[in-house]
Amino acid sequence: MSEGKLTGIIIAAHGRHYLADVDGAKLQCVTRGKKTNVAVGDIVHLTRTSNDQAVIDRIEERKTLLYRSDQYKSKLLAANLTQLFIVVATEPGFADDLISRSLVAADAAGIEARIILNKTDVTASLDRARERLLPYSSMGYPVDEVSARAEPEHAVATLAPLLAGQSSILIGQSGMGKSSLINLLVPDADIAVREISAALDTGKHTTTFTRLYKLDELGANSSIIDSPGFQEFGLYHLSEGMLERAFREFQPYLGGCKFYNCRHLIEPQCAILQALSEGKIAKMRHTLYGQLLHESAQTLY
Ligand SMILES: Nc1nc2c(ncn2[C@@H]2O[C@H](COP(=O)(O)OP(=O)(O)OP(=O)(O)O)[C@@H](O)[C@H]2O)c(=O)[nH]1
Ligand SMILES: [Zn+2]
Repeated sequence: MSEGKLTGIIIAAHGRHYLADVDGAKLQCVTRGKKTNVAVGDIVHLTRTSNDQAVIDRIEERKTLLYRSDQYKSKLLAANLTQLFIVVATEPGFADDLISRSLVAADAAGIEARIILNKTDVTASLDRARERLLPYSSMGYPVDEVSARAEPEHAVATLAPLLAGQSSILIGQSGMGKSSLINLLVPDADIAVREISAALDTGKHTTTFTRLYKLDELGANSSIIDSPGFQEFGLYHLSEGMLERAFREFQPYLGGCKFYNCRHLIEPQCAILQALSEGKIAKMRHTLYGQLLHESAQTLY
């Protein structure tokens, strides 16, 4: 390898500014030209331009790529993930829409997904939350219960083995306890965020950027990505074919429709609609599928 050529992993992104970890050293990076196609989790080949700066020459081929998108553009969330955790809580109430969209995004990207139910100490709403998660566990998404506040050691003992050797992302609505969990799993997270924020020059109070923490104590290649809480998880970029496959409970019925190009909305002799009427597919999931098909047709890019 020639002088000044390095390989690192992108640990934070803010606008067109990136931070790469190269063997523990943090380098500010920019892309060549106007490219903004770099994601947190990308393995990058760099040329060092000063003590703490570098230019990204090349992005290594990604194993997976998680996106979200609206009508106008798609936004890279993270690269090379192996799994996605959706954090929900007994309270405040969580949105099925966001859970399902995250699960669909994970399935479409080839990433394992699981749900963490936090705040089990709030016993008054525990049964209701468990009940609301049943449709997901019956689809095969594992649900793990923790209480970051009341049983932090149990939370770490539950999550650490799941994170070992994996590249994970935590996502969730605001208030579910995602930051509390990150702080348990990454004791120096606050310090790291301040360092990253300073290095990226994001402004004093900005912590709303996606960042990656290495979890070296859990073994090689263990890392966790914290993404800012968001309410919207647009999936305009998923094509019709990708959508029907990303609803994993549709799979046993695909191919059983009368029309090979069935969209499973109003068509006669549709195997999906049949399963829906028999209660084998949840109504809210089919409704979301219809909504996502509609979004997919609105894409302007
Ligand atoms: N009762 C209870 N409260 C918790 C638990 N975990 C977190 N909380 C509280 O829930 C609130 C939200 O927690 P955060 O960790 O800030 O949640 P977040 O999901 O990161 O939310 P944002 O920072 O808004 O994105 C805080 O007041 C926490 O103290 C828990 O296990 N039980
Ligand atoms: Zn059909």
